Amino acid sequence: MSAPFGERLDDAVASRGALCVGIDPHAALLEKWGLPDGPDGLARFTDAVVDALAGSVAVLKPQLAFYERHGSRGLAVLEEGVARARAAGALVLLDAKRGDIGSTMDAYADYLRPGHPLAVDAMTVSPFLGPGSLQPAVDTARAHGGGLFVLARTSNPDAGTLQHALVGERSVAQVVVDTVRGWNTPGWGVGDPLPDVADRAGRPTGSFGVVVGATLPHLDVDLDGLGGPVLAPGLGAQGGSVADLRRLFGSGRAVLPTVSRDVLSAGPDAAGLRAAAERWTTELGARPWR
Ligand SMILES: O=c1ccn([C@@H]2O[C@H](COP(=O)(O)O)[C@@H](O)[C@H]2O)c(=O)[nH]1
Repeated sequence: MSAPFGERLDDAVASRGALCVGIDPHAALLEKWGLPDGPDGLARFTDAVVDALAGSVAVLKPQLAFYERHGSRGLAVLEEGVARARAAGALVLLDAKRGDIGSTMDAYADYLRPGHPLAVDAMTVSPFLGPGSLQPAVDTARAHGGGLFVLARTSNPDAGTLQHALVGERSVAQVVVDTVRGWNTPGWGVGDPLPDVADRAGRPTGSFGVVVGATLPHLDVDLDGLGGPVLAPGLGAQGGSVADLRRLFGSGRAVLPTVSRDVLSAGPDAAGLRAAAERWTTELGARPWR
């Protein structure tokens, strides 16, 4: 079994910096790169991003939707790109946003099994069916050293409509964060009292993280004691900046900023892609990982 995802993420960030670059081959980007909007264009786009960045960026995050829209040939492109990215040393976080009843969730979690044709290091999941429905994915992640990022406070403008709704005294987003905090605590089960925040001191980053947008006007969930990483999308094209990360998350939290279009629009030239990613890494570099 691989080392736990959280530990592998700590190592990747220590050697490469805390940046995740999203691979989002939008039709408009393919056109901008002079590529056809089909599997061949998709393959050339993916190859270019992987070749330019997989040797230097800590995490690559392919967006599954942009591969699924090309059918089985699109998925074949993704499988090859993911394998090459991992071989070059990048961790791969599949942005799949899956969530279903437990028995089906178990099948989605197969992306975290090493023998899967699209085996990845971590994936995004949606808690809409209840955090407990994600338990099979937690079990698979634990068994194979994989990671999960659960949608908690997403970066889209109307996300609060559901995520601020109250469940008892806590918001839906807070229930998600607290559940993930429990997953990062060995032996904790849904319904058990929350672990003591102080219990985290000195431990490596946990393998279970949350998604919290860099676009929020203010941080309206309590991330103390989460124990795992925070994936922060919304930078660049959605308006978020490094200053927003500082404002929202301060320092001392394992925040993994993720950028897609702002880096990808610097392609197809490899030097352009690298320079765009390096600009973000440098700007983010001043922020301690934990
Ligand atoms: O709250 C969320 C969760 C996921 N995303 C995904 O991240 C990228 C963002 O792309 P940009 O081009 O950097 O805006 C995209 O794949 C989203 O599906 C998010 O934006 N917000």
